[in-house]
Amino acid sequence: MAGTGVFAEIVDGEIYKYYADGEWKTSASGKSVSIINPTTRKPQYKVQGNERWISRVAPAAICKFSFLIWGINSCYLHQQLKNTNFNFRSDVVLCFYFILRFWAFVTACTQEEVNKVMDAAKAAQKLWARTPLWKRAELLHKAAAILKEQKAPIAECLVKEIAKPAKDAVSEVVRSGDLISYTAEEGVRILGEGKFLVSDSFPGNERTKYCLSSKIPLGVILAIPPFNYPVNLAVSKMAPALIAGNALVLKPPTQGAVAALHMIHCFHLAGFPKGLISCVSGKGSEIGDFLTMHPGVNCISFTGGDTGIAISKKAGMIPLQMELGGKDACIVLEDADLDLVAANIVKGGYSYSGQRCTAVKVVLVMESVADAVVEKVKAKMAKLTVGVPEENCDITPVVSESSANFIEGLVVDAEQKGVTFCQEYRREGNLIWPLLLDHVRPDMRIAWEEPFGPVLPVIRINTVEEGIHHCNASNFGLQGCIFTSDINKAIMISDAMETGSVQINSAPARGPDHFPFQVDKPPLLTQELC
Ligand SMILES: NC(=O)C1=CN([C@@H]2O[C@H](COP(=O)(O)OP(=O)(O)OC[C@H]3O[C@@H](n4cnc5c(N)ncnc54)[C@H](OP(=O)(O)O)[C@@H]3O)[C@@H](O)[C@H]2O)C=CC1
Ligand SMILES: O=C(O)[C@H](O)COP(=O)(O)O
Repeated sequence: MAGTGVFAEIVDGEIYKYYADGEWKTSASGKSVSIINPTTRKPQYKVQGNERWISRVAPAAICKFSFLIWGINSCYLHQQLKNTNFNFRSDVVLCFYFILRFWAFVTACTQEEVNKVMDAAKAAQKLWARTPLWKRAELLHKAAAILKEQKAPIAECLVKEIAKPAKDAVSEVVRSGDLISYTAEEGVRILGEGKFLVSDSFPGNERTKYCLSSKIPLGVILAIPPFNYPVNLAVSKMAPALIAGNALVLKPPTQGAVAALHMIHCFHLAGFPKGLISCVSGKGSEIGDFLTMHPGVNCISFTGGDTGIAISKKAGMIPLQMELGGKDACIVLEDADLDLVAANIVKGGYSYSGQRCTAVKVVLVMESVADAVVEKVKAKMAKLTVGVPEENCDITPVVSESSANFIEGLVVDAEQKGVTFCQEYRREGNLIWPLLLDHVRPDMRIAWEEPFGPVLPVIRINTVEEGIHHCNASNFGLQGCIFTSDINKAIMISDAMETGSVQINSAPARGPDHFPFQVDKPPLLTQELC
């Protein structure tokens, strides 16, 4: 169970601690952040952080105070009923217990604590860079094994924090362990090699100079993953950074922070040196700038939405790795296998309720087969189960109320502009039933914006060029897919699509995780055909 057994030390009362200098610590500052369960829409966990105290603490204080009064009353009544004496001492103890618990959750991380984390990371990195490569790999393999062993409690957090269906939550953890091991193995090979250059290979030079080059670490890497893969997209930054001899500071997403803290504990248990890995929780909107502009950071690896654009503008002269949003287009030609198309649109568009950067986010289908595709997709959508993540439903609540409101805004805009609803729009709390919108036009927001939810637009096209044009006119350049039985056409169209990678006759996806996942728009485009 989360926060128990080997994980007991990462939690203090009801607040998850932060990780610094090889220890789990309670912050001195007096603030915390609540993690809201997307399904119940009630606080599920608390992590060290910096939420404005009045909004959370005041209601919680009222609650706890009422509970305290209720506790004292019940004891008193119980004593009365039993006709024994009122036990004043035990009630005072009870009273102090609740008061102490109340104060315990108003602690938080400070900028000073972040500074200490950065100093410790810098010092630890110097030693780590001199630790033999094979030893670094050994520790990563150990962390991977522990992570996989602990998949159940970590998956439980993913279910409660981000409403990931239980089975997918377990896969995320296992896949993360495999990725750590794979990275360790590859790291040993890649980092074990260097280059030897001779001067006479460049015009005008004699063979009088030699150059030896090898890869060296950058220093302290700040890793910021998004909510939808808080474990997997954290380790995909951590493992390469660590094997290459860097220190790592993780800022987990607020929703997903508890899962990430459990994951970090697996690295702690593996025995990584003190200070090398740290995890600073807190709301990005509040501690984000301090972290990303910190002079101790030598590189930022970020995955998320437009926040990445703001970070790029604020960060100093350091390398940035930015994986941002997507509007992954699915182009369907007349000669495609329409059953395969429908199966992939449903899998690609609706798994984890569309909350994947690689989800199919716009279908561009040739008019001549559009009716048939829409009918087949509708038939498959009718079989999707809608409900709670604990029951492994296909469609679960989206991560937050604001996310559900945003998705609804896109639906309302399309409705006002005359879109065709293939199903009735239905929402309960954060749960949105899967929806296909047909006859979407370019003036509708849903044609361009990323819902990150179970709503998929269909744009009917008359020429392939129209489809390619829509795909390339998007601000996003993540993935795309093309369905046709003509492989030559598929390759030509893939080549014309300005996306990081293109799948042929298959829904977009990042995995297998050792495949390239390049996300730049031109002129930095490197296209991978998968
Ligand atoms: N290209 C890719 O590989 C992927 C892209 N994504 C994209 O991510 C988005 C959804 O994820 P979501 O978590 O909502 O994305 P956000 O951009 O909202 O947040 C991403 C991370 O940034 C943090 N953050 C927020 N504000 C700041 C700040 N000022 N400085 C530093 N960090 C900050 C967040 O913390 P906090 O939670 O505390 O706000 C979170 O950890 C979608 O657009 C999706 O397409 C998702 C997965 C993969
Ligand atoms: O964060 C995301 O959405 C992922 O990078 C996509 O991964 P997936 O294709 O394996 O779901």
